Amino acid sequence: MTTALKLTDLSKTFPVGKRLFGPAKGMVRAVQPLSLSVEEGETLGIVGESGCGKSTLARMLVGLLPPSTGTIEINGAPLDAADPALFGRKIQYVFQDPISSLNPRKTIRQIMEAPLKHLHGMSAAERDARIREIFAAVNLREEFLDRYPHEFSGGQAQRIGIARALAADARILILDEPVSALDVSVQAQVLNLLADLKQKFGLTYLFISHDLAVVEAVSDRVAVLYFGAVVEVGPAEQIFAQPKHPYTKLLADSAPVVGRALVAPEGRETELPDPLNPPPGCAFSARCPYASAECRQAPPPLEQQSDGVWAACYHPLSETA
Ligand SMILES: Nc1ncnc2c1ncn2[C@@H]1O[C@H](COP(=O)(O)OP(=O)(O)OP(=O)(O)O)[C@@H](O)[C@H]1O
Repeated sequence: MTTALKLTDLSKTFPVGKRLFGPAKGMVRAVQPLSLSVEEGETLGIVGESGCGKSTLARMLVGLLPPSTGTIEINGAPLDAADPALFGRKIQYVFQDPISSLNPRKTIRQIMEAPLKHLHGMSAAERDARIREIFAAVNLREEFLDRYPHEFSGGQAQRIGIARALAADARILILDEPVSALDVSVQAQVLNLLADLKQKFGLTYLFISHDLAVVEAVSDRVAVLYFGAVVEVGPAEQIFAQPKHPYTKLLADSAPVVGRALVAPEGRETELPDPLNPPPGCAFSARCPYASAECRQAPPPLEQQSDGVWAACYHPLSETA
């Protein structure tokens, strides 16, 4: 197997409360140094509740946010964080809210043409052929190309968002909550389309979502994020059926149906630790029924628990827990 995407010690820290000429009040570590690999053709799901660092991670991966530390490698070659245009050729982003992510003043054809012009230097005829090919692949009618984003339903707009990401010929897609804004009936259509496109174009997906059931259904492997760190990673079928980390178990127990949010529904306090004053030990220790003194002293390292399953826990769950 070839590694498509390799992240090594990738982290992001934001200064907060910074005044124009003064020092910052503190630093928020949105993503702790994180290392993950995604194999070619694989779908790696990333789950975690609101505030765990999913969006920050996604934005770093597509060059929208420079990492504070660490490296991003694509097929063994490091991406230069100082050259965001390079990212677009290798990794593309599919946004959660399809309609507002499309420029309302441009036709779909203009939206689709932009990445082709910048990335490939194609002739007008070549661009037209490429746009038609991609549009057919996402099952949209050619006449839609001359319409504007507001004329589309959420599901159609998300197909356009996916088509735009594919136009640049990138082989890695970061799908950031790609179906969360859609009706449940439309979600399945978009998920099926993503599965077809993956086969057809040989794509690799990083599928970010707070919706555990969706992630479980589409992913080969899943990484569970908590407070900016990977607490467990492993094959999708094992991660939720036999979780090793008590946080993964909490997620698995609280999200049995498609479309249902994780532990903290919209608007409710997440019970995550204060990012300006993080605990010295395991970030989950205050919520964990198994926490011991050791857990409150130093964060547990990510260690292999069983074949392919890694968890950061001093008291990993046994299969009977
Ligand atoms: N620009 C920023 N400045 C300061 N703190 C930030 C910034 N962006 C994110 N954060 C903080 O970093 C942490 C992770 O945020 P992030 O948006 O990545 O989480 P998330 O899992 O994507 O959440 P959601 O699902 O609600 O978008 C949070 O504590 C957030 O408040």
